[in-house]
This record gives sequence, structure tokens and C-alpha cells, in this order.
Amino acid sequence: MHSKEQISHDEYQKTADWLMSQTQHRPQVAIICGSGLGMLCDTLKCQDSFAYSDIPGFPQSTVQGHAGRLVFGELKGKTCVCMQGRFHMYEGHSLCKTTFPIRVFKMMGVDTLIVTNAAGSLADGLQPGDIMIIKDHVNFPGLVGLNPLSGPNDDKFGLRFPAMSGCYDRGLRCLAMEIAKQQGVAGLTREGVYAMVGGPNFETIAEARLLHRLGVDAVGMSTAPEVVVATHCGLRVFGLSLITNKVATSYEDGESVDHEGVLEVGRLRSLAVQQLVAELVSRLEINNNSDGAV
Ligand SMILES: O=P(O)(O)O[C@H]1O[C@H](CO)[C@@H](O)[C@H]1O
Ligand code: HPA
Repeated sequence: MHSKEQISHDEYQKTADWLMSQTQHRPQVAIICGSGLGMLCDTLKCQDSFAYSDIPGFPQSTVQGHAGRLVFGELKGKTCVCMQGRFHMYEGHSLCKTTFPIRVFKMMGVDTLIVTNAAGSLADGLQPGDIMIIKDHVNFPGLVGLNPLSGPNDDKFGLRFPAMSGCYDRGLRCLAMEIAKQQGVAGLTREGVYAMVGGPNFETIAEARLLHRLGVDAVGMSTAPEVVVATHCGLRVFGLSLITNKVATSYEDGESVDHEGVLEVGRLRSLAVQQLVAELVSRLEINNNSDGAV
């Protein structure tokens, strides 16, 4: 059962130490690539990359569009680590496994986490191909106790009862909007609320209508656990959703979604997302007190 598995401090440390023995890079920024967004890694210079299957303690990616590689490199003067493929609860991973890399990154000295995902839109103003800067999330699995922080709290990482009210950094959200304007994609970009559902099935029409009534702008099957764990251990977080489809809310129009369509929109919009993330990284002010000691 999800909440029973615990990962010890030593296990995270072992993975962090192994990675630091294999690469000279000391990342300040971690980037998680959503479905079809693996090309975000392509912009990194002087790459060192590792298959997840070669990294001690790392889970494996099983989803198409998630290559399963950890890539270190330089992006516009910042050292980054990029997950080309994330872990989802529906793959059968425990929530602490899906979020395992986050604490490893913290131990390696990362200051800022950038999460990206593919998501379905419930908002009239968000069309496929649009970019939603995540203002906040609704963690549906978390609300019913499926939370990566369940179980004994490790005080070395953070508080037993961490606040989540400011988990998507306001300054980074404003900066991203400013960059979107400068890059001429402001018309495609707006803020919104992301909801995580468990998946792997897409929503029924009744579920979609419920989410819409609750004020959700976009829905996906990831991200919230990563952000909860990152916020718990003091990482600054920026998140964006690439809107890959409209979620069907009508019994009449026969609209439907599939994973191949999700990946296709990722490919079509890869450049815009890549440019936004690269410019954001270049303009990040890094807190150099982040020495990774936890
Ligand atoms: O959230 P990411 O990993 O981008 O993937 C999204 O795309 C997949 C569905 O097509 C689901 O895994 C959903 O969560
Ligand atoms: O419509 C969706 N629902 C849930 N997850 C998703 N990921 C991409 N699109 C969707």
C-alpha cells in the first residue's frame, strides 16, 4: 500500500553520493519533463547523462514519452539536472518512489525545481497548445491521504506539517509571464489551477464536469506529489502545464483524448516551452546558501 513504504535518509544520500561521484556537475536547478516534453533536456550543454536503470535506488519509467534518463548540463550559465521522464502513481510506484529524485536533488544542492506536465483543459480560455503557468494545485490523491509525506516525518528534510499556501513561487510566476510577453507568446500563456487525479484512465464526462465546477483549469496525473515534497524540503518551485487537449464535458460532441495526441501536442509546442524554460533559468537568482546539507 502506498503510504507504508518508507525510504531512509541514507538511501537518498547513497543515490546523491553516487551521482556526485559520476558527474562534475553540481546542479542548482532541477527540471522535470512532462509527457512529450523530454526535449527540454536538449538545450543543456556539456551533458552527462544516466539511464535511470543505472542509478542506484532510482525507479524506472514505464510510460511512452518518458525516456528514463537523468541529464546534467549547463543552461545559460546555470547548472541543471533534467529528468527526461517522471514517475507516476498509476505506474504502480509508491508515492515516495515517485518523488524519490526530489530529495536526491535537494541533497545535491539544488535550489529551484521546475516542473512541467501535459494536461487537459477545463477552462474556456485554455486551448490545446497553450501554456498554463501553475498558480496552485488541487492534489486529489493527497486530499484522501495518498501523500508522499505520509508516515514518520524526517525532520532533516522539513516540518511535519508544511504549509502549501505559497508552493508555486509568486516571483517566478511573474517572471515567466514577463518572459512570455517578451517572447511573443503572452497570448498563449496564462495562469491557472492544476488538479492531479490518480489516472491512468482519462476523466469521465461527469468527473470532468465536477472538476470544472470546482474551479480546476487543467487536469493531469502527476506533479502535485513532486511539488509537495519539494516544498517540504525548502525548494523553490515553478510549474507549467502544456495544454494538450480539451477535456470532454459534453455527452453530445463525442470528443475524446489519447496519449498519442498528448505527445503530439508536446512535439508541436516543444520550441515555445523550451525557450520559456531556458530564459527563466537564465534569469533565476540562485540562493547560494543551498549547499545540499540536509
Ligand atoms: O503529467 P505528465 O507526466 O506530463 O503526463 C500526462 O500525460 C499522461 C496522459 O497522456 C499522464 O501521465 C498525464 O499525467
Ligand atoms: O485530459 C487529461 N486528463 C488527465 N491527464 C491528462 N494528461 C494530458 N491530458 C490529460
